[in-house]
Amino acid sequence: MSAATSAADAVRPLIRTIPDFPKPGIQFRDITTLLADAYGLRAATHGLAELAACHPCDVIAGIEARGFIFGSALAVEVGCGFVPLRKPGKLPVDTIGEDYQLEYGEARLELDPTLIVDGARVLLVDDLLATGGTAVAGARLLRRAGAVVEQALFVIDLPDLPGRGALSAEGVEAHALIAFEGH
Ligand SMILES: O=P(O)(O)OC[C@H]1O[C@H](OP(=O)(O)OP(=O)(O)O)[C@H](O)[C@@H]1O
Ligand SMILES: Nc1ncnc2[nH]cnc12
Repeated sequence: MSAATSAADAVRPLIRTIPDFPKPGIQFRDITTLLADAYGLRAATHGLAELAACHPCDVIAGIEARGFIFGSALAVEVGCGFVPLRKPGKLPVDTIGEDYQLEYGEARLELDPTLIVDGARVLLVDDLLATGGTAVAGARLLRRAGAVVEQALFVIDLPDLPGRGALSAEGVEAHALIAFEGH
């Protein structure tokens, strides 16, 4: 059994599912129960590191807010820097931004492009892949800043939603520790 497989076995039962949040029909996959467990964040980080081992990168970019938790833990684990993709109005410098649709709303991500060295291989990290709107916006932003973005890592994939295909259409391969059918 690979480290990623055993991490997935540890992580799956620690994710809590809340029906009809934040809107009717959404099965909300809540990672706070994973984070609160003594070994949950460590197991998820080790699993992501196993996936990342196949895809050497120069820097990790994490998406606010839940992607900051796993992205920064992974950056410490693999020994590279971390760049935040932030919600609007949070960065104290000139930014570039991308608007996008969520499974349950609309949003925008912003990046300080001076944090990206031209040609840097950036690994995109978030907790969950649903429609892919967030991750596609993140990849586009990073590329506009000069990054090479070919791989994205997630703790959770919702394979009944089109996220993986949306990322693939952008030239980004998605990898996830676990999948939950339904959404
Ligand atoms: O694939 P998508 O349909 O784009 O959905 C996935 C995104 O939705 C959630 O973030 P959310 O915007 O709820 O923000 P949060 O991390 O601040 O809770 C999740 O953390 C992903 O970033
Ligand atoms: N079903 C879901 N659960 C948790 N976070 C999400 N972000 C988008 N869809 C989600």
